[in-house]
Amino acid sequence: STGSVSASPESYDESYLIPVSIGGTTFHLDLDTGSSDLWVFSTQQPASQRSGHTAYKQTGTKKSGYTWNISYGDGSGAKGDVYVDKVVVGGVTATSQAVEAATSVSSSFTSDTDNDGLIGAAFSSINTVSPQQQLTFFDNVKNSLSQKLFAARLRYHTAGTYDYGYIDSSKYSGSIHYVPVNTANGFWEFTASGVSGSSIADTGTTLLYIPDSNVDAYYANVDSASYDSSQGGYTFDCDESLPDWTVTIGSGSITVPGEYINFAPVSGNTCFGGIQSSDGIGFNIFGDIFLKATYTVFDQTQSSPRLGFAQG
Ligand SMILES: O=C(NNC1=NCCC1)c1ccc(Br)cc1
Repeated sequence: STGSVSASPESYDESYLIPVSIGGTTFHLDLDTGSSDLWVFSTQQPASQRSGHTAYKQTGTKKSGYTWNISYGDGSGAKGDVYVDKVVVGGVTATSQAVEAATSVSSSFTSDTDNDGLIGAAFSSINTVSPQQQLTFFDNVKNSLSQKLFAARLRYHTAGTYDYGYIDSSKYSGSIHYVPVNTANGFWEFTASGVSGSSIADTGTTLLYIPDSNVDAYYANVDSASYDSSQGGYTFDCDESLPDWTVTIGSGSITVPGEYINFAPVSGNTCFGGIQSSDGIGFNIFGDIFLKATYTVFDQTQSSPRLGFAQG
């Protein structure tokens, strides 16, 4: 089988949401290659906590005694219990998918009423369900796909797609360049030339986080840029045009247009940069600011997983 689903950006491309059918009800979920739980708002939460969200009514079969509890890199989190239900994404069906129903979520999820939960697409080794880890949607369907892969084509300020089971050559230019993936930490982890340390491809992270030295070198070419500790990153005049950022990954190079690196206004005519420091995180994070310049293939067609990058 193959499938494709639209990925619609929230304001300022803060995250990208896809329609997912769970037990016949459509939820709008953040497809997150940086985590491995599929969780949804549920009627088990206080009504005040789920106001404005589509909530799961536990239509599936309860896995009694199973719980989950997840924390994300931005400090947000959620927890709850577990059901098994039919899940459909872009026409691709998992007949018995672990659906993690929330009993509590952190305030940033409650306040983002466009978002009804997350669908994790990292490796199942970091799924948080206890006492028995559960498989991601991709792990559940990959054997039924024409090719064991999915591909992200996120776009700047407009809807993109996630493709399942096939590569759409109309969505990129040039060729796809592949690099090996280290799965030991459960992430789509790879090495990028000229960017020290390990990097992860994370659709669930908004910005591009790279080492201080690379960040300082980038903003040295932005006259109005400075590090603003009160904002927690580099800011600049919203009217200043920004340089492109190019990185070599394997035998290919990807260029992020300067326009994409103007993330959003923070106050008046001051804007927050899409490139920020990864120092202290432990990994570089190639999030949506980077991914929206690419067609990225999350590939398990071979004995060892690999990532493919092409210019979008
Ligand atoms: O949590 C992570 N990615 N997903 C999401 N962030 C916010 C909501 C979803 C994440 C994963 C690995 C590293 Br290293 C840093 C962050």
